[in-house]
Amino acid sequence: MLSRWASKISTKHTPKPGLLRSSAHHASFYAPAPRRSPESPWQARNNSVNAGLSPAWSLAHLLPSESPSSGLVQSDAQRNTIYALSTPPGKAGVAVIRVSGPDALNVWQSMVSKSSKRNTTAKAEKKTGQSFVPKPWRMYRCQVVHPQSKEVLDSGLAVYFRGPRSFTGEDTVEFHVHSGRAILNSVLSALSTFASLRLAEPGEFTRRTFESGRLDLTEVEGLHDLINADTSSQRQAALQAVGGVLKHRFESLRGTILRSLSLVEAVIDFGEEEVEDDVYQEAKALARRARTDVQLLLADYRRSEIVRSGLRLAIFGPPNAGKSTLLNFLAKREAAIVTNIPGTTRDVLEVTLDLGGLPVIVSDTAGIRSTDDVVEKIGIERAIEAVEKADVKLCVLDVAELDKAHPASEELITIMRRIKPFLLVNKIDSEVSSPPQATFLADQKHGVAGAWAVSLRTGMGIETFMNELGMKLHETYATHLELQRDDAPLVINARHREHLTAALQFLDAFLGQGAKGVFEEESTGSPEDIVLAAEELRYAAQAIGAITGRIDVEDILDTIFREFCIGK
Ligand SMILES: Nc1nc2c(ncn2[C@@H]2O[C@H](COP(=O)(O)OP(=O)(O)OP(=O)(O)O)[C@@H](O)[C@H]2O)c(=O)[nH]1
Ligand SMILES: [Mg+2]
Repeated sequence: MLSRWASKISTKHTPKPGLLRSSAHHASFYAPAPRRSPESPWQARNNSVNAGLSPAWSLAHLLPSESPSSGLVQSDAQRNTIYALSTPPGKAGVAVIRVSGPDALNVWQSMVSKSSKRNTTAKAEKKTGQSFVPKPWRMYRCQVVHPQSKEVLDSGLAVYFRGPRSFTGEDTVEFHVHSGRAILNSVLSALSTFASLRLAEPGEFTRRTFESGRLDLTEVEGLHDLINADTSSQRQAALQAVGGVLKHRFESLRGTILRSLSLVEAVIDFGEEEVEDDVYQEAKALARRARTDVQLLLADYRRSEIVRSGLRLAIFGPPNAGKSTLLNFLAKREAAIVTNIPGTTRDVLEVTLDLGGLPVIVSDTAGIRSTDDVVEKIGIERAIEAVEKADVKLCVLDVAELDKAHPASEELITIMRRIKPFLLVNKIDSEVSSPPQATFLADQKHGVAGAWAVSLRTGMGIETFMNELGMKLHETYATHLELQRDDAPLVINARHREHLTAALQFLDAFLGQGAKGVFEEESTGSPEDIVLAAEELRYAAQAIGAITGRIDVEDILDTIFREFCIGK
């Protein structure tokens, strides 16, 4: 049944020997068509549509067919040359389509032809439309043509990367064509006609890079983070990972554990009498060093989280001080309602912003004051809650409040004394007897962490406030990464933390009960104790190895690569 059906289609559009129209899901990036039964009415409609279309637009390749030569359709595993659109679909100047695998050069020879020259001399015309063997790593101005009909699909650029010097480590061809729906569809459809090609799975290009050993897992994750970075600190952290800083730190950590393990194994192999006494001490010292390193990395996790997911900044203060005006200024839009009626904001309003390159989740809160209004009371409770859980607390005060004997409610003063927030004195444009010295006020009044005087209305003092606040945040959370330094603070993720925690437990077990007595002068450790201790070290090394992918980590690979988009 299938072969009869396939031969029917091939009368509409005969493929060249060796070329095969691919099955449905490889054919169209935009609208993968489901496999249909040969009897379906869809088939008849499709055939009649095909009759009037040029091969490039033909839908025939969406139907399952058979290889004219072998009579067999290749499985996905056999079609190990992959292709995909690597740029977002849509109208744009340029789109990049990647082909990676053993058949990449064959694709080039079937689909890249010399671009027509402006001059129309007979010689130039003769050259036009010819296929040619490219020099690797060189960009060619060319025409991208359909492999069978030779119809020109677009004119653009193409480059051939000869493996292993390519991203994936395999032969790779990139087509840089104009980004338009019809162009992309036609090029992707043309690629689907190759028997050995299939559409890449999400992240498959990067997976091949990992499998070829060109990137370790921390670098792969860095690449993913780099693509998804929203702020400069995230970009820096991702570059740090892509540049191998994480890899080197984890590899050196694993090296320390393995050195310790090798010393313990020497004791196991040669017996305690045969090895020097200080071998025990050295093994122990190395394990301790590794343990300290792991602890440092784990202690730094909050900073990593801040770089990755953002810092919480809560704006609080008495009513009418300009808190919502500040939020709107930071968000560069009217996110919060602003009126001159005290008590305008009732609930907590959150906006995520990029402040000085850091992702910051800013909350505007209800003004804190004594009130009998039930709704306002709830709002104030929520405000206090938001301030308590924020990393950065910023109190906004109206400058006029500072002249009063009791500038704000008792409750507010108590909070300020306890949490020592940053202080922003607002409305310095309004008429007050003498402009306040913000730092003086800060020190004298509530012992705040830093203070500025601004007018959110006129913009006075705001630049200084923004710059200094940004710097203070970076200092406090050490989020300025020095990418070049080997001992630069690392930005780790939850997966790294999980393995580090496991490693810490194994190291603790090694240094604790398992090896108890073994490394003491008056050693009472039995040979069994030493063997068990060695096991703990081996597990610790494995846990660190899992971070970089140095051990068998098949189960975690899928999770990581699934996060990527198709074409990466
Ligand atoms: N003169 C002057 N007025 C300002 C300044 N900043 C804000 N205002 C005004 O102060 C009033 C209160 O501003 P909001 O931003 O709503 O104050 P808030 O702290 O959010 O007040 P609640 O939501 O009631 O707690 C509005 O009329 C603002 O236009 C400033 O720098 N100078
Ligand atoms: Mg408000």
